[in-house]
Amino acid sequence: MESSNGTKRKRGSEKSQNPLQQKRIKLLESRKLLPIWQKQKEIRAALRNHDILVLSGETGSGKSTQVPQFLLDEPWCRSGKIAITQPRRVAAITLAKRVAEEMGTPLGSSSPASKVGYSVRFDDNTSPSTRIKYLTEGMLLQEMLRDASLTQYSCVIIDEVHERSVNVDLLLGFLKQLVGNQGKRGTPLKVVVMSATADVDTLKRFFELADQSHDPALVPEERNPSYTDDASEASWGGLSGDEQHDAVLKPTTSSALRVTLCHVEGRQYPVMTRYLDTHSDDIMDTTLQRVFQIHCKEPMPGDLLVFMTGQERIQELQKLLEEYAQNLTSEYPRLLVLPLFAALSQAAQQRVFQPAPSNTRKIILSTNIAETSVTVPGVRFVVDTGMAKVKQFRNRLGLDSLLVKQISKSSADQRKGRAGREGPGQCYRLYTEAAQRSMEDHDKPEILRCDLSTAVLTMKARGADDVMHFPFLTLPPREAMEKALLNLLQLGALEETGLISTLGRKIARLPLTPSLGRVIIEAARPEMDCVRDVIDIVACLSVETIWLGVDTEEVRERAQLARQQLARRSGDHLSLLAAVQAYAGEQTDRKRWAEDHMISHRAMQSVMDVRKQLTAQCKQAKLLLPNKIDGASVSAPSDEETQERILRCFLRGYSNNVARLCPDGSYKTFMGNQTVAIHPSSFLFGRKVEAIMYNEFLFTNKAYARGVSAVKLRWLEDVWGDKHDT
Ligand SMILES: Nc1ncnc2c1ncn2[C@@H]1O[C@H](COP(=O)(O)OP(=O)(O)OP(=O)(O)O)[C@@H](O)[C@H]1O
Repeated sequence: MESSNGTKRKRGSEKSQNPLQQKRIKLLESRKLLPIWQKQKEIRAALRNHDILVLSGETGSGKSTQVPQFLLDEPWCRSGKIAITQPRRVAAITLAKRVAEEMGTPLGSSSPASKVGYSVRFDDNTSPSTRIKYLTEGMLLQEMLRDASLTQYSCVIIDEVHERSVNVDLLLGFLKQLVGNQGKRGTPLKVVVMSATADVDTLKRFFELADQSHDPALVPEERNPSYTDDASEASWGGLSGDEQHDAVLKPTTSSALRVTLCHVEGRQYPVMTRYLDTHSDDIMDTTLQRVFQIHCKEPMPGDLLVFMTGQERIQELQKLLEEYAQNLTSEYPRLLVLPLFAALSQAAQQRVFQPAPSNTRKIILSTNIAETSVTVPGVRFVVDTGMAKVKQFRNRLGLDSLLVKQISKSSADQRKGRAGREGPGQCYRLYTEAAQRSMEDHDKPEILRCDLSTAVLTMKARGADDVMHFPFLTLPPREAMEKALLNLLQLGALEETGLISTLGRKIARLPLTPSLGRVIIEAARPEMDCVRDVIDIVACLSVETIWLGVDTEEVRERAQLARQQLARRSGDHLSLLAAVQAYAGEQTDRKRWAEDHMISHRAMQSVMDVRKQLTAQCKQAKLLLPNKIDGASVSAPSDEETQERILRCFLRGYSNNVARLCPDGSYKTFMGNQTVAIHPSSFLFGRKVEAIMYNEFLFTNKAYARGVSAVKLRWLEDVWGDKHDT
């Protein structure tokens, strides 16, 4: 028998009778055909001789599934685990499932003997014997808060590094420091950084440059005395586009030797790319037509993956496709339209990966969550609308907002790479070739365009107090860092000295933004005592929306009637609470209840998942004491005093997101003095109250506040006067 990396393994032949082993042996044949298989020896040798490997290779060449298996039996790896990070949970879960099959081992916690598991927000599926762990970047950062030097791992693999989320940039910085300080770990830590479309040279230079910032979490006694508060501007970390930085940090011989490169040539199957001849003014209509063209023209089997901007557009197209599909004659295969976006429950997301019934073509309508890493079995055709929703920090408001933007060449290549994984594929780009040429090469790193509060809190909680000197791959704007520090100070997560407070540490351990974490901690104060209610609302805020969309006036009226019992005068937060608690209290038919109230059953399932996990985490953090109503549903608080307490808790986390009513009837934000309208989806839409608090700022044709409740200005005085002494 052969081991995970294909070498001979001495085992009894009875094992090959086991269905898991049979599958393993079958999959081994296809693994051997992957382009990366030829590079197995080179990759293993690279890490025997170096600490860091930057690995590039085309989409589908086998990086995410094979590299951890190649390394597992290496002598330096035997006593530790391998962590492999993914930008999104859907990729972490599907890759873990696939690799468990390839290794012939049960998945995660299903068996104590399982070798492969995953860990994503609100779901840890590992066992004590897990050796390969797929996890989201955020989860690895969370683990670092508990174990700064990642002692349980021999190797950390950062996959899809080109996505450059803030979390990846933090991990790269921490890993760079860790590799330089491995003496403290006992055994060395190896790092692999991989992608199909990353800027390999920049990454190599980043790791080669001597790290002058020591890692205070590891070696406090060795802190570099030259780093004082008035350190020169030039020594503030960062790399790309920063010539002055290069002048300060020069590679040393030893650090240059620890990094090596490897490139995997070729992909397993070809993918043909087609463009539009002329620009489309109506992308919805063009997408609809192209999907039907492919469906009617192309033989089966061959599923379709369509990349769109967001949940609303996806649901719109799903409805249209399903309507048109009813008119298809029986000579054509049936259509099964499946949405895929982050706010869907895990179970709904996993449906996409199941094979379609016979004579049925799957049409998957996805946001960019399926853009990297995932293999959707059956997909032969990719339709790319060329657009994505991206988070963008709006300085004036001090808030992140979502904007629809053209994707980069790197994203387009990743999307194309979702075809051609199990056979030759085709990619239909719904834009012209000239438009493709005008795209940016790479997406702008998130660190340059997002609110950095979570990142700064993570750094501080991990011991990197001097955030201005953190080794960033790309230097974030100083202004954004200062804004984040100020926000954390307002939340009470930092002391006046800039050090993390006890409260800040508690917030950092919750898998939430600092604002939401602050809300929960406020709710746990004895005088507030409303953690369960607040968890219910926070769970709702973790999905895009629980309310089904209303596209016409008639449907809007119907929705108002259906949701009448749930609507609360104060606005969205308490209405969400009423919805969750009524749903939880429904004992007979929850699906029916959701339909009756025009609420998404799928979203509610997801909310219930998050609610359960958050409750467990709050108990663990002693923010919630186990009591007798545990697990039972309680009815939404009706007395005004309790409702006020809940809203005050939210205000504690969102005091920057407040707008007051002006004499002309508009709302103006306290921060930035910008006009903002209540979003039509809000229960407060059309109402005039003295002030509003909102969770989200949305910019479409104008500035909207979403997730809105009425608040009193005098409550704000309490928040601002608060001494953060929780
Ligand atoms: N869940 C799955 N089901 C079926 N086949 C799979 C699955 N996951 C991976 N594969 C097969 O393994 C191949 C390699 O996948 P892998 O994710 O390792 O490639 P990759 O180089 O990491 O790609 P990318 O850069 O796109 O993430 C795929 O092309 C596909 O043939």
